[in-house]
Amino acid sequence: MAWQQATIDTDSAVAEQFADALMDAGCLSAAIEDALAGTEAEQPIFGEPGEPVEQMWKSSKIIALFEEHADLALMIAAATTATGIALPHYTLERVEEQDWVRLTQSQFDPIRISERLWITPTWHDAPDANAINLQLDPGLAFGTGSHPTTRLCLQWLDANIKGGETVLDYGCGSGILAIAALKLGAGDVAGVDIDAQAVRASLDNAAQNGVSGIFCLPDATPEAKVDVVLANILANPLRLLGEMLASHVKTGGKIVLSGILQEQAEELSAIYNTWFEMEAPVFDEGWTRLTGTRRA
Ligand SMILES: C[S@@+](CC[C@H](N)C(=O)[O-])C[C@H]1O[C@@H](n2cnc3c(N)ncnc32)[C@H](O)[C@@H]1O
Repeated sequence: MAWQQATIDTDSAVAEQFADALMDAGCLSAAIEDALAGTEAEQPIFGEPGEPVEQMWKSSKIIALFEEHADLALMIAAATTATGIALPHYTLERVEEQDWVRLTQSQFDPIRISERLWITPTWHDAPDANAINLQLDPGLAFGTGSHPTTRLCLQWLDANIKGGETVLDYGCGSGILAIAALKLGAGDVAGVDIDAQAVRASLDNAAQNGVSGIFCLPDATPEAKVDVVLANILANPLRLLGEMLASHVKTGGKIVLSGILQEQAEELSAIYNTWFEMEAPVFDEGWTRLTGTRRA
């Protein structure tokens, strides 16, 4: 089996309307992408809850998939008639049937976090059998280790968990940070997420890695104060959660925050300075890690 794939140049302002019209005309899928993706001019768009954000790329393309023998020119023409948009420039290619599972898996290689810590998908052999290997597959919950915000937290854990620390991972996603803390030798560890699917994924991933912690929804967050609170969420929730997160950290304990854009670092650091002696921010690909020590 094979398909026809059209890459259609569009004006960003009408891309969604045109993609919808293509679907109405009978194409199998239509995805809008940044026309400049993979170039220096690629334009990342970060959605932040509660913050106005430009949701459009400067230039867009539509990747549309059609059945092998579909009359694609007719369908594109139908979409132009339905929308009143002039016939756009497009290129065509044939997409052959593939082993999609294998293809997807091939895009996820083991990730080296540090000298001794690796994140490895379950279908890969660990590159270094003597390292601390966290086995994790991409799933519905955020956190595979490939994103800079996660990596910044993992690097902090690797450098700072000495053994026995109590840890709260607030916004645990896949559970990657909590599980890494456990594998690095932390004592009691809890992970909390507002998404029940993330809580389930964390429990499964912990079992896969032979470690156990508490994973729960926010209303079941353990009350005990801990040595380390990690929160890789986003700037807006972090603004709102400061007092609650601070209440879970022992005097002299640490807060580790991520999910903050570089330009938001100063403001977030000032907020958390209310409860913590804040350190200089650490940046990775436009994202920030903030850490601080809880005052009495
Ligand atoms: C960026 S992911 C981080 C996942 C993982 N900790 C990591 O570092 O890769 C953020 C997670 O925080 C959760 N989250 C967002 N707002 C939250 C809130 N107010 N309380 C608890 N969890 C929240 C989301 O559901 C998501 O799983």
